[in-house]
Amino acid sequence: MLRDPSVKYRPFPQIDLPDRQWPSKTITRAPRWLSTDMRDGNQALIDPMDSEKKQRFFDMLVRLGVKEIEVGFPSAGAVEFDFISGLVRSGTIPDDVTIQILTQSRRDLIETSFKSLEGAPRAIVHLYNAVSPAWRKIVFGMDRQQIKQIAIEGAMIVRDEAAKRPETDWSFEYSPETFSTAELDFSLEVCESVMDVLRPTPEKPIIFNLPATVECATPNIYADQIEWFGRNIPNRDSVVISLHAHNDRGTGVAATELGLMAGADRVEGCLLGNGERTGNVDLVTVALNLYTQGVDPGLDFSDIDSVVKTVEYCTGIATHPRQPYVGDLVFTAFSGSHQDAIKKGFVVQEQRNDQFWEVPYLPIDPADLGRSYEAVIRVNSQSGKGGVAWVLEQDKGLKLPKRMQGDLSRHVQALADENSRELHAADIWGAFQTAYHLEGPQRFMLGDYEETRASNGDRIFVGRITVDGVERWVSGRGNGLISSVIAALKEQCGIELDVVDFSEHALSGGSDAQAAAYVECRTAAGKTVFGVGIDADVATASVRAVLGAANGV
Ligand SMILES: CC(=O)SCCNC(=O)CCNC(=O)[C@H](O)C(C)(C)COP(=O)(O)OP(=O)(O)OC[C@H]1O[C@@H](n2cnc3c(N)ncnc32)[C@H](O)[C@@H]1OP(=O)(O)O
Ligand SMILES: CC(C)C(=O)C(=O)O
Repeated sequence: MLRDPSVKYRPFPQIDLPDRQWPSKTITRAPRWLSTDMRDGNQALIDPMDSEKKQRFFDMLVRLGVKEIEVGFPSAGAVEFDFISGLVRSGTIPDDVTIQILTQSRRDLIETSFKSLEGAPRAIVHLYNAVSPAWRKIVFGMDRQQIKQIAIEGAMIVRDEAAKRPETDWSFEYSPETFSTAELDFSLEVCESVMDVLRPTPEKPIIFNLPATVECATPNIYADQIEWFGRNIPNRDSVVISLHAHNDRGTGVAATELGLMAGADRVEGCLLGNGERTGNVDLVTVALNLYTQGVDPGLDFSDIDSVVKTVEYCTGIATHPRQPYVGDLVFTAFSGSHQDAIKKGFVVQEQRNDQFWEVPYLPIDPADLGRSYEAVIRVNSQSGKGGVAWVLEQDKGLKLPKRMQGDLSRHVQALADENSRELHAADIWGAFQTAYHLEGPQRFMLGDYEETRASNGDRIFVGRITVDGVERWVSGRGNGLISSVIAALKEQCGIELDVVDFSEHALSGGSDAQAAAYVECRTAAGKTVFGVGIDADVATASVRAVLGAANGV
């Protein structure tokens, strides 16, 4: 008999909100951000951060512009307590930054938490207890009334502990933990009871954090839950609605964005999505998603690589190369058609020179994150001529004509197939030199030459060249330098070439400026050959290019 494990699971029920408004809303401003890296992120690490790492993380968050930072769970142990109280006593918390701590709704833990904050100019005390059916039944063995009582008693202790310390400007946050899997009317009822105790005002609102502690439904359900709560909570102007999505279904970012559309004011999360199980929502992604919609997130990610380095150091977790915005490969195209479009995009972007970013396949300018363009196009066996030409142009300044790009690409493709690996700039330069006879002994090699003019205006080329290892003088006449070299090759070396295309450009500025010349020729037998010449003198570069083509016959 076939066993179907899916029968163990039940679909998440719909939310009764037929007139939901969030689907037609857009996010037009940044939310308040709360980093819980040092709490929710930290509690999920194999090796939680020591105080050196916590301090380093805190300093980075301040530099990034995060204004609310959950610094830990003071009652968890000495490392946590000492770090938090040390931070407070150090007096180094910037005036525009507020620290937050988390505590379970238990007297001893709340009291310890307040002690850790002794002397803080301002702080947010975050209280939580789980409210959903599975937790009520399995973890607490309590009914709704008893669970609500945990929250009420915790709120009373918080209120009284705060009152004992009037020197601190206190704010309060309450999380009906497991909100996303709880009955909405019950979460609301518990929050209302907490409100009755803590009596928020528009000037001193309470933060209701509505966590998707475990993400169990599609993100539209979370948005419905948030909109429903926002519509039903009394004194909405005395309430800050905060989102706290986890990523169990891989939709933490989507849930957060829809939650903002549904009216939330604040987002809690971790940089790069660290956190319990699949992580908390990734604050970098949510913030930079806003950025790409023309909304300033108010966070500074202009040196994203240093953020990644610090997060990796503090968490001991490596970043996936495909992690949105920050992974090593997220701005890199290997495949030919993507490379072609990106290369064209950069050219058009430079020509247009307006403020708007429009480069195919790159939703954000890597430079905005402190990333260089170097890694944007990389070459392997999936690449095309545009990508190869881009790398050569970035690396050596060579701007190959179109048909020559196609020719070089075939050489590079063969090399990539042969090696079964990515080809670096040096590999491509090597393939280029081999394909166009630029290194080592060649059949035709230029020594020096002179160009003179006949009385009828014709050009006369007289050159000392090595042919098959033997030095000799050759000469030819034509209406230009190139045609006179072609004539010399035909009449004195038996090589017949027709020039199909010729181009040249300067390679670099300054006194050591060089020029590159490219020639495409057809032989008497109908074969196409390409030649390249690179020289400090543009005319000499073109002579070298023609001899290069002769070497390809
Ligand atoms: C969703 C979240 O991320 S919530 C944050 C979770 N973070 C952490 O747990 C990290 C820090 N935690 C700790 O250091 C410890 O767990 C402590 C200090 C909080 C508590 O430690 P202990 O007293 O040893 O209890 P333990 O960790 O086993 O927790 C289970 C107890 O807490 C109770 N509990 C759990 N949540 C809550 C709550 N919000 N309010 C009150 N009691 C709670 C449970 O019912 C259970 O009680 P029981 O032993 O009577 O059955
Ligand atoms: C304590 C709460 C906010 C939490 O971390 C969660 O529900 O994930």
